[in-house]
Amino acid sequence: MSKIQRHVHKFGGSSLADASCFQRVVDILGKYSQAGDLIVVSAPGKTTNRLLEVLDRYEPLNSAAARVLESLISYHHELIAELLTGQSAKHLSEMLEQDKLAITRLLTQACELPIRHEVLSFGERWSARLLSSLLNQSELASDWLDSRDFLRAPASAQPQVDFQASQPLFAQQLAQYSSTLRLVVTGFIARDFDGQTITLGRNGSDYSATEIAALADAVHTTIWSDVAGIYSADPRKVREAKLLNKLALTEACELSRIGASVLHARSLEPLARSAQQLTLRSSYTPEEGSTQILRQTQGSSGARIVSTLDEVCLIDITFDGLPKSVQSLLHFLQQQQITPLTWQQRRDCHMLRLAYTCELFEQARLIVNQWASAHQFSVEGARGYSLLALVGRGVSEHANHSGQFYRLLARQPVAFIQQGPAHGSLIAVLPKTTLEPLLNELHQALFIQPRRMGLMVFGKGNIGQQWLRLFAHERAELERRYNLRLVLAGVFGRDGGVVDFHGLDPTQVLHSFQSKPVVWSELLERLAEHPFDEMIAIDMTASESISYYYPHVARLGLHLISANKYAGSADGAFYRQVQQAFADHGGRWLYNATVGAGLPIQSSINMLRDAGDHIQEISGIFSGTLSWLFQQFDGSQPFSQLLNQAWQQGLTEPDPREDLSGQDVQRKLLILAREAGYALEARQIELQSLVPASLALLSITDFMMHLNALDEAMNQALQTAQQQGLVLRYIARFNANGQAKVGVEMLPIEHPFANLCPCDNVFAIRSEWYQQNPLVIQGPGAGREVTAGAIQSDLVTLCQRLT
Ligand SMILES: NC(=O)C1=CN([C@@H]2O[C@H](COP(=O)(O)OP(=O)(O)OC[C@H]3O[C@@H](n4cnc5c(N)ncnc54)[C@H](O)[C@@H]3O)[C@@H](O)[C@H]2O)C=CC1
Ligand SMILES: N[C@@H](CC=O)C(=O)O
Repeated sequence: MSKIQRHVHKFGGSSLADASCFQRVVDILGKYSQAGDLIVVSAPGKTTNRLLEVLDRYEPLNSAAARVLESLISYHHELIAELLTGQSAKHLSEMLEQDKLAITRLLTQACELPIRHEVLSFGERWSARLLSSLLNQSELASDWLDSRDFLRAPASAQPQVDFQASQPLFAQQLAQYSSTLRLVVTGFIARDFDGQTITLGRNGSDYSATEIAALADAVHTTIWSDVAGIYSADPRKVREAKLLNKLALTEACELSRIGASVLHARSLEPLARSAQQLTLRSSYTPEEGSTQILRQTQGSSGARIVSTLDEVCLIDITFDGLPKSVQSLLHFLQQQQITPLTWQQRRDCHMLRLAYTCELFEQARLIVNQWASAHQFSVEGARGYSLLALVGRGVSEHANHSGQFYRLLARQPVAFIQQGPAHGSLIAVLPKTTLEPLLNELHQALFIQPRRMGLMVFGKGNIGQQWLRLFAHERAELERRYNLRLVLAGVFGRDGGVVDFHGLDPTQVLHSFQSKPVVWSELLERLAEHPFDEMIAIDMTASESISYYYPHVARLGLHLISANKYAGSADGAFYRQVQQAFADHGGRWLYNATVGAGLPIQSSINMLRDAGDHIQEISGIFSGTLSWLFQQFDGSQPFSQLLNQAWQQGLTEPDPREDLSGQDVQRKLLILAREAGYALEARQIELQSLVPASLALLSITDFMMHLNALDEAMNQALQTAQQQGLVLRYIARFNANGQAKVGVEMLPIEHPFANLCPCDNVFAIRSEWYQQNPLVIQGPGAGREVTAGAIQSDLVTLCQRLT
């Protein structure tokens, strides 16, 4: 039996702040989750703060706490009323009233720590209960689980989950639920070994999500919040800050270690000891991009992020000259979980300087003082410093990036500059100053440099060759427009190909082709180690077997552009697997060229849907080859001769029987129906083939030699149509009731589908907004130029999105 590929989704309070947020979360789960996934939730909105307020204000005979509690309970009643209907609304409201009574009872002991945690735990329970009911109401079967039933941790300010103790409990709990459910789990809360409720401390919800993912052996965790991910600098301070699609785990750890608030070090810790991938994404703008935290390193080394802290404090310790003491102090601080942001040992004056956030300063000073007085060293602490850091794999060894950093700081009164561990950061501590101008200057110098994009091309036939010509012509303009370097890193045909990460010349590559057979495992291994900021594969083959590698390509973090229609029209399960794999790994899959070549058909459907329209019917002529053939076929030339000409012009598929059998049109109809939001399968499309049985199994060469076997049936069909004053056209139709067919129809000559230029495609889209008068898109739908143009247009889209 295959193991469930479980995903964990975590939603924080800001993603669950009101009814529309909850609804948005359900929409996200409808789109991005599957049965069996775990959904970890925080308390809605500011619920935890309000519960703390209730606890802090509680005094017997004082009504302030009661008023805060009353307004909090009303807010939750309103959420229930706005979101749920019928029995489930009634049931949840009743439970909420019972909880109110329970909290009121608990408040009489509000000063006891376990009771405080018990009261706080209601927020997450309300959230899980409500989201689970809402999912059920939206036909996404669900239940909810209280994480206190399995998470065990010793009580402390920042409790660390005991994996060994929690795992069997978790397995027992999970076994009670069907894998067809989406299970909503409370974040942030656990029990200690006496069975008392505890909370997991600062950033405890994100931490519980990655910890639960480790317990569930999940393949992926997505933390949904109100930001799209990690940026090259704080976007509130640097307007040009760019969202990083990928970040190595080591880089993320270093970033959080030096105090960046975007991701806490605790949440990353379970990643290092489990198989899960982590993605950060915005629940408000999920399509805007995401940051994927990669366990393995990828791309070139150097700076990725410029980070600042406005308020930093220093503790200076003067030693008696023994470096051994420094190591023993640092070790001691690590044991006390009070490791400094950075430190510098000044051998000239026997001084050690430790930098801390102001939050930790007093605690650190106390601990350092205790240690120092035992050794009779003197300690001084001072506030009034700031921190500027560069984070990125190998950044302190990167001549250009570290050079820029030191050059910028040469003009500043710096307290000290220090390298972070494993060359992963460069950190400067400065007397407190306004950091924004420095931050912007450094960001500009480092990141406004061109990004390097590698391109790996599959297919060097009609479309591939034409695209290489177009790419050679357009490359400089594209590089200039988006501040990029586009490197053609490989070209493959059926017989093999070449890879060169230094770059191939698109005008020469096909002449100097030293082809070597493709060994896919080797190629994928090589691609995993590419040196580019982003890598894009372009599939211009008609190979079904290549399409099977798409999920793997996605897992490598590559982006993909396809003219190949196989994956888009594969069975629904595989199609969704490919979509999911790209979504999970922060990649983009564009396949504009698969239908209508360069016509803006998919983008129009997507624009309508994004704006709130519903597509109800799509019909038209979707094959350039069949359009050309039936427009020309008037009896003056045999059908077979015309087919031969279409093949010579590069209109047909590599095997023209793909066109004549209607399968190519069937694939396009399937791709469009899915794009329009319908889960259609090929077997649901009625298909009329024009290929006689006698030609079906021949090799392409033999088929092309026996084309005249097509003529008799085609002549007869033409005569029948002409006798009724009608013309023949090969039409595709699909509607919202799931009726779908492709085949020859006899149409009056005045019909809009009857009078096209040869080779034109026409797409008529009926929707809620385009009812009486459909939206019509018409123009050349096959051929080398327009199809290569469609690939180039997808490449431009990717360049726009990735820079
Ligand atoms: N011709 C047209 O107007 C349009 C074509 N398309 C699609 O574009 C793709 C390419 O079409 P054409 O260039 O006309 O075909 P083609 O037959 O001229 O070229 C296909 C290329 O793919 C290569 N190839 C096949 N299997 C391979 C494999 N396993 N590994 C690596 N390379 C492999 C072949 O060696 C050849 O270089 C097809 O999927 C087609 O459906 C899409 C829209 C319009
Ligand atoms: N053979 C196809 C090519 C484009 O997809 C057609 O004729 O439309």
